Amino acid sequence: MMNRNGMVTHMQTRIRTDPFSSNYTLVGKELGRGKFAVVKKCVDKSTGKEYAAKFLRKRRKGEDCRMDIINEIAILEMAKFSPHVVDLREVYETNSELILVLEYAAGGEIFNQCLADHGDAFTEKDVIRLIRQILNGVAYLHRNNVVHLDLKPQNILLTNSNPLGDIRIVDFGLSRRVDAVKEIREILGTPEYVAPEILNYEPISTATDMWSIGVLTYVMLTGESPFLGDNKQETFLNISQMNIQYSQDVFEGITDLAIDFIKALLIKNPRKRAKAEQCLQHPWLASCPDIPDLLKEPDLSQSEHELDTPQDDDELVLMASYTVHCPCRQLENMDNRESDLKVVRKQFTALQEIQQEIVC
Ligand SMILES: Nc1ncnc2c1ncn2[C@@H]1O[C@H](COP(=O)(O)OP(=O)(O)OP(=O)(O)O)[C@@H](O)[C@H]1O
Repeated sequence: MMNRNGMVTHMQTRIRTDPFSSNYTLVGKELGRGKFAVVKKCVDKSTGKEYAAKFLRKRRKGEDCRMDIINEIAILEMAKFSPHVVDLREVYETNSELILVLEYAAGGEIFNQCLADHGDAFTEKDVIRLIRQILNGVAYLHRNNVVHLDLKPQNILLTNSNPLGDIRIVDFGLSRRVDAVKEIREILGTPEYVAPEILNYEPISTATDMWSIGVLTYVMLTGESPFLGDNKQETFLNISQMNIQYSQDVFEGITDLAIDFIKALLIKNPRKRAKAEQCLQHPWLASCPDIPDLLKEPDLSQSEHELDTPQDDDELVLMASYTVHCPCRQLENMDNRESDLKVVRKQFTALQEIQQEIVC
């Protein structure tokens, strides 16, 4: 079941109302935190196994946002056959919160490695392996008519950091089903990773995620954020004007094939952008054949689990009208979006300073 703006309103997981603390002990410090959620490490009292518990507030700015969380749970359920999407174990509910018990990704965010010094940064070979996994996970979502809409290094986790583990995609809070043409009345994404169509009030489709993968690849290879400006407006201007550098300086020691891969994604027209399945065939990803790719998505083409197939991919659009009606995801002031600002690109390390989202 789906509502008008592509949110899934039906889930299968049984919601437990017995106390979370009867079955789990919280351990260590927080793993992460967003505007309305905090993620903590916990241990199953009966097995000793570690998990990540995501505590999500149901009331946000005075509004009941339980359905937003049900959408997140339902999408995690749909994606449960993808080894690259974090596994949802169970769900608890209290008066004020829903608690998602998730597989624990011990390697943390790939964001940390993107910021790492030279020796600890990803090698191109690492990036090829990780991008293949991200693409496999995203291709799985797209085959099942789901768009993530918030792909960024903070939402791509690793099962292990040293040795480098495998990818787990997290945070489906903005994700939507795109089986039918629906209107989406909210703005989605994080400034640096947001696709031009979002800024232009144009339809959102699976191509919107592919743009973010282009930005992600750029960041993982260079440690620099391609569109990042001094402030949100500059960042948006850089995106809408396609102010991006592929200079020798930035891409020192990185192959031309990698640049070619990014260029196939950072294309303003979403219809011309490479799709996930096409990216998986790109010669750059085939250029390291010795990399094991054991975690392949199961082929669900004959499976009862596969969701409805789109009739025409181009028809799978959500209208980004940005008429904000839900305080759970409110649009911040986007005036001056097109103002004539000086284009400034900053080192990726400055990213931490502007961690604000477009939506809250
Ligand atoms: N399964 C997990 N294992 C380990 N760490 C996790 C896990 N899930 C989330 N985290 C950590 O918690 C952070 C916040 O999680 P998540 O993005 O799901 O929350 P959020 O409130 O929806 O965030 P945002 O407001 O940025 O959208 C992640 O960036 C990550 O660092």
